[in-house]
Amino acid sequence: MTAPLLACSGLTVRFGGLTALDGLDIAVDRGTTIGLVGPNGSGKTTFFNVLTGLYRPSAGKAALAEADIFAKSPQAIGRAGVARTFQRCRLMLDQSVFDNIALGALRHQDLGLAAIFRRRRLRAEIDALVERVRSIAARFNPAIAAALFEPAGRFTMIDRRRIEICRALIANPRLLLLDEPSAGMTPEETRRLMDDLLDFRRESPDLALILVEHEMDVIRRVSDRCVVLNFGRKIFEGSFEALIEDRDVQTAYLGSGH
Ligand SMILES: Nc1ncnc2c1ncn2[C@@H]1O[C@H](COP(=O)(O)OP(=O)(O)OP(=O)(O)O)[C@@H](O)[C@H]1O
Repeated sequence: MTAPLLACSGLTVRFGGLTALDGLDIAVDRGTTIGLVGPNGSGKTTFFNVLTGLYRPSAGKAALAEADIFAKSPQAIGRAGVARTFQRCRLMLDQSVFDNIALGALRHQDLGLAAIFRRRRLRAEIDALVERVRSIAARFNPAIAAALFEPAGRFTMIDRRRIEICRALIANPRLLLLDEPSAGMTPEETRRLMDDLLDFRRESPDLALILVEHEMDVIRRVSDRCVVLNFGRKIFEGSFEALIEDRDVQTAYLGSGH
């Protein structure tokens, strides 16, 4: 049996007296999508922050392809294949689409000082990067690919989300963490973005995805398996159909009086 791509055990993050993540065990196989849900403040973003090296764990382990994640810097975790998007738009709106997306590739690019002495090679590397950015943007929306050097702020909310996802994907991650991609979008925009994501998944069958989302329709459409957190603890893991029937999940969302 092959090891899961991501294996976390006993993952705990404390902020002073608050335990934001409490002994989380989770395994994610290549090519699967986990829908991660839970009430506000249940630890979902903290999980992403610890996996990407922004927070240090108080206890527990996490391995990506059997290599200890917490031995690495955030940059090295990125190079090892973990990429993410953020709940709030993190684009530089006055910078071009290209600049925004290319940022995601820079840690893989050798553009140090020595590179200026190899100008032909540098030119070729930049041309190749422009082509990669163009081709990934075209997979989400040809209109973005056609306007690579326009400021990102000129685009609608859905296209800004697409640009953010392209920035995460340009580094060819093995594990993509999406933090509430539907935030700030209409239901129709959300549906179209999920169509794009599902198309992308079909063409990249090995990519694993963890999607944090409050929209249950989105979770139902894209998840192979669902995990529910409450007060930092995993209270459910299973199919979407089982999730909506689960009493503990209903109590967590609606309170014990229901
Ligand atoms: N840097 C921090 N310092 C102190 N407390 C924090 C920090 N980050 C998160 N927390 C706390 O940890 C708990 C979990 O927060 P987290 O943002 O992970 O929840 P969440 O499930 O992502 O919530 P939401 O759905 O509202 O985004 C919350 O009580 C939050 O206030």
